[in-house]
Parts: sequence; structure tokens; C-alpha cells
Amino acid sequence: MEILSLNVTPLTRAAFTPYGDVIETAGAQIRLINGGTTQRFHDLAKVDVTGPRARVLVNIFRGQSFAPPIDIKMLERHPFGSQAFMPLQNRRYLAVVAEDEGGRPGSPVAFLCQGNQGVNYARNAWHHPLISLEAESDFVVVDRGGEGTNLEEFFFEDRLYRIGSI
Ligand SMILES: NC(=O)N[C@@H](O)C(=O)O
Ligand code: NI
Repeated sequence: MEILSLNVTPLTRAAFTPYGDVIETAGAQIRLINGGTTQRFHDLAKVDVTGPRARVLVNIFRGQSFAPPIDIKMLERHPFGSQAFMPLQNRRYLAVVAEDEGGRPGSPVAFLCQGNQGVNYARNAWHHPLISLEAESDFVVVDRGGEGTNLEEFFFEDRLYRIGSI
């Protein structure tokens, strides 16, 4: 088994563009609503659902926490829908993604996400399941319900990617 080192970089909207959206107030279009009493940070993520009897689901995921070394042995994707994660307790977490290379993920990229940043994985974007840090953490998750198989997993056969430090 080959162990490859995977560095963590800060999550930015620009760097995450190939994989989906960053849900944060920084850099967002602001609309004053409710008589000026509310700021609407508008249109932050593209929710995309398709396939038979597709509908949007709003969930809460409670993810156990992980600490380095964190081994990335697989990635997954959802062919019928996007999947958004927004932290509820202002705790950091990891988003590990990869671009598609002929139907399989390329080399993973690991982003350190702050507690005020959410991510929306675009439909069919390769990503690792939730990796909470620091403590068991809750996330609002907006994704796709409906018929059909909305999960494709890819296990790296001969290698793993190790996040040794954060
Ligand atoms: N399986 C599930 O609902 N969760 C994963 O898709 C994930 O990305 O955490
Ligand atoms: Ni997922």
C-alpha cells in the first residue's frame, strides 16, 4: 500500500470552484430585506437535484470527530444531486475533493473549512464523507431524495492519502 502525504489548504471560494460552492457571508451579494432589518446573503449555492421523483432534502448530520493522521482511502459522488454542509456549532471540518478523470477521481485536494463556512458539493463532484474535527459536530445538510442510486463510491486500490497534520 502506497501512503501519499496530503496537505491541507484553507477553503476559499475561488479554489473550491471546480468542486462546487462555498457558503459564507464573505464576498456574497447582500440584499437588505424586511424593511432594512435583515441582510440577505443571496444565492450562495446551486442546489441541483435530478432523476426519478427527485426532491430536495433538509437534514442534520451529526458527525464524529477525527484527528490526524486522517487516511483518505475512498471518495464518493452523488450522480443525482448536489450536497451542501453548513456547520451549526462554528467548528472546523475538512472537505476532501477531487476532479473526475475518466470516471474515477484524480488526486484528492483537502480543504480546511472554518466554522462559518459551508460547502456545497456540486452534483457528481467527488468528495469524502463528512470529516468533523475537534468534537462531534452537527451540520445542516441539503441534498437529494428520490428514487435511484444516488451514491457512487471509489476505493483507491493501491494507495491511501494521509493527512498528517492540520
Ligand atoms: N451518505 C451520506 O448521506 N453522506 C455522505 O454523502 C457524505 O458526503 O457525508
Ligand atoms: Ni456525500
